[in-house]
Amino acid sequence: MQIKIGTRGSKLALWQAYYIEDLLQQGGIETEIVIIETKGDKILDRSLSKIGSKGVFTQELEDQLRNGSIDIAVHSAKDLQSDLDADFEISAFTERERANDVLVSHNSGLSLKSGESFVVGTSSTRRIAILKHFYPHIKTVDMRGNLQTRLRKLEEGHCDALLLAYAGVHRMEYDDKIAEYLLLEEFTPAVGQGSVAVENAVSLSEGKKAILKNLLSHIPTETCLRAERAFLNRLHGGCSIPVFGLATLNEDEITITGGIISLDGKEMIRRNISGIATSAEELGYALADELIEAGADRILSEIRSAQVQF
Ligand SMILES: NCc1[nH]cc(CCC(=O)O)c1CC(=O)O
Repeated sequence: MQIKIGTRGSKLALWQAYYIEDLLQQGGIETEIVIIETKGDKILDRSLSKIGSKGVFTQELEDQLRNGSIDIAVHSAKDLQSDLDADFEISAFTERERANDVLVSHNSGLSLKSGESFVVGTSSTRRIAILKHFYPHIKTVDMRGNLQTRLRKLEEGHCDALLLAYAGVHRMEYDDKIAEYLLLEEFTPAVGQGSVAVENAVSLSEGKKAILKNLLSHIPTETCLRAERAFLNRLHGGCSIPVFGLATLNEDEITITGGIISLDGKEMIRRNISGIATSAEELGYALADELIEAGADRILSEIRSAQVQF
């Protein structure tokens, strides 16, 4: 039996695809990697919130899942929208890497806490808003492109530091450039950050689906991500909306922290919910309902109307 793995072509995407390939091969499965370019890879001169976030990194992969030219598509879990079309499903989430964001710089002494003003490159609305909220003295510049491009721009002096997910920095072996590890309580990550998601068409053979579950799925991570994704789904948050969420497991108990922040960083609503892990998704929905009750809907519509004007 052979599994065809579809992936984007960036170095981080390829790292993820090789990681999946390794896990499958260790289980005795033959693999082939197929590189597919997406709209998000092609359009680099506009920020994601301006392209329209839905499926920019996934559409072309899903087209090939649909026509059967690949068996699975490998994604960073946080780039995979929470409302998949009915003919797709996620068969596995791999074990989550540390979910934190980090500050990356050539100047290892740089720190957000120092009170010193400097320029951070990021185009994540979540990171920009959180910076404005906790560290208003920090300036930001828009910074898109893959990790290598961003690091090159850092080197060229477009900014003093980058704000990135630890997982990607570590996977690309840039750990020595990490100046500061940021707190989960401040920089609560995007839903799914740090895990790799394996997507397939519902029509894939039952035999292949069983292999994917057995060889690729990390059950505790999967439980957490199902909770986070339910939360995101109820809020209708895509990757250009500053919604954050992180679930953790303690034996049978799951705790989800989630929130939303206005684009200017002034208003932040965050809540926690805990309960039995078997109700992970229900808890995710309940947490979203609590946020909506507390005013998240108004912040979301303000964000949406601001983004439409681009
Ligand atoms: N939005 C881009 C993206 N998608 C996944 C990662 C790397 C970390 C991960 O897999 O969660 C990154 C870069 C970043 O946010 O720094």
